[in-house]
Amino acid sequence: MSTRYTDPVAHPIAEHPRITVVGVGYLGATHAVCMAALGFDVLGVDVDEDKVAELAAGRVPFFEPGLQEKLSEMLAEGRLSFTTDFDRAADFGDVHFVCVGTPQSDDSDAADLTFVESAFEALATRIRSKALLVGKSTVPIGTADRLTRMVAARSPIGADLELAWNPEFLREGFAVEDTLHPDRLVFGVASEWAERQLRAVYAPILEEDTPLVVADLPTAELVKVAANSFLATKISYINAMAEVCEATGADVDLLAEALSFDDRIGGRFLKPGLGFGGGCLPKDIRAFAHRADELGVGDAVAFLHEVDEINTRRRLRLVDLVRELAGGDLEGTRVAALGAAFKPNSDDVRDAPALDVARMLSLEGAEVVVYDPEANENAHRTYPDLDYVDSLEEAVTDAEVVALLTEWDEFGEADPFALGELVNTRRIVDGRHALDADKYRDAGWEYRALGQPAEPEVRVSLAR
Ligand SMILES: NC(=O)c1ccc[n+]([C@@H]2O[C@H](COP(=O)([O-])OP(=O)(O)OC[C@H]3O[C@@H](n4cnc5c(N)ncnc54)[C@H](O)[C@@H]3O)[C@@H](O)[C@H]2O)c1
Ligand SMILES: O=c1ccn([C@@H]2O[C@H](COP(=O)(O)OP(=O)(O)O[C@H]3O[C@H](CO)[C@@H](O)[C@H](O)[C@H]3O)[C@@H](O)[C@H]2O)c(=O)[nH]1
Repeated sequence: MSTRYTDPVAHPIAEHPRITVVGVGYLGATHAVCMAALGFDVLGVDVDEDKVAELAAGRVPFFEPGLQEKLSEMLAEGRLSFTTDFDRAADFGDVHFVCVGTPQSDDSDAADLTFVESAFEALATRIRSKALLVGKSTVPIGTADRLTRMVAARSPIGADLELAWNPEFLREGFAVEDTLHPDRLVFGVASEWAERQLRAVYAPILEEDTPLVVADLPTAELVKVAANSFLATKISYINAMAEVCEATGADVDLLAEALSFDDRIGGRFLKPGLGFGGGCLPKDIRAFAHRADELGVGDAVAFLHEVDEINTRRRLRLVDLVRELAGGDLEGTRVAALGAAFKPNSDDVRDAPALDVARMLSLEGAEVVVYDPEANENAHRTYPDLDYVDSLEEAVTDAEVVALLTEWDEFGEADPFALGELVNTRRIVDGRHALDADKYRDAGWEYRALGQPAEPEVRVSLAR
């Protein structure tokens, strides 16, 4: 416990707090279920009636491995329920986690804080006894301080309603595991009471010797956007090297492998390909750069614009490769687009590179047939004009070019000979460097990948 707090009297904390989770989307639903799994009584709150009804009926409204089973278990044990009623939430919780969305604004790179503001306000005006509001959404630096002032002004109990920020680092596809066994916890707090209350919530996780960083509110906010910026930068770094490889005949996969053996660099997040997407990295680096501009330190993170540009160029380059394989013109070319989700083991298509490429191919006149094992429905909602099919085999039948855009295991495990029997022409662009190039070439395919020479004279096998 730090000695830097100025609060003179520490109030008692709730040793076994009742928890509300406001906003039960990808982050909040996972957080609510996992808090119940840690043994707490949890109430999930959302403004979306359909989502609340689905969750209350035991159905996770999105694809996240392991979450469905845990939701059913927690509902059966009676520790978890869902509501749209904020009055009930205000009465229920000792600790209220706010997990609502912070999407990119419609008209700028800034984060849209409308949902965060309205969630904090709904709680602040209703809560009538000492409680802790904990922001988990990813927000621009300074948001928590601003909300602290708003909460104190709107709350009937004034400063007794405290605010903390506890950024979340979970990855979709591993959300349950990452929540129950995070690689670190960060508490942004303004009082000893808030720190002790958060320690009580996370006691079962802290018992596992999980590293904890206790910080002020702006640092906690900054940790989150700095982490995502670093990850995005690492991906764009290797993809920038892929561009250099393309100009020189070098092979980016071998390059990445060689770099990875240096512990200071490491191999994680160094996978070249179609680049990053999703509901976090793209919007977070843009919002961070925007906020840095507002703070007068835009130059310090100006490189994030380049990170974004490199990322966008990968999508355009992939379209170029498909066009090259199609003989220079995509008009009327049947293309099998394998994958729509922003990454495997997710049905999330927010800013998905795969779907963006499918859209661009279609705009050039290609007949695009999309297959994703989990994301077809969300993709169809986003781009209803593309054709969606229910199997890999259907997607590749009669294809003139196959484009692998999301590296689902199913695609990596497919037999190139069997696929070769179905297509019109054996041409494939591996947008995620997920296939065994030699196997495809041996099966008579013309194989291309971003950052790899078209016809390597010597292919050195990986990981000797
Ligand atoms: N998805 C992730 O993997 C992840 C990981 C870490 C952090 N984050 C951050 O968490 C936040 C949420 O992300 P998400 O992916 O879960 O978004 P999401 O869109 O899946 O979920 C947001 C939910 O908030 C609800 N909501 C909006 N306004 C509300 C209000 N006033 N009261 C109650 N509910 C309200 C929406 O109906 C929706 O269900 C974002 O800031 C994101 O950057 C997300
Ligand atoms: O070497 C790599 C690694 C990832 N990606 C792509 O990068 C994107 C993001 O991947 P990942 O970070 O695994 O997914 P998210 O679930 O969006 O998680 C990120 O965003 C979350 C929301 O802020 C954070 O909590 C996580 O820590 C952070 O990893 C995806 O499109 C991946 O295909 C690559 O192209 N190359």
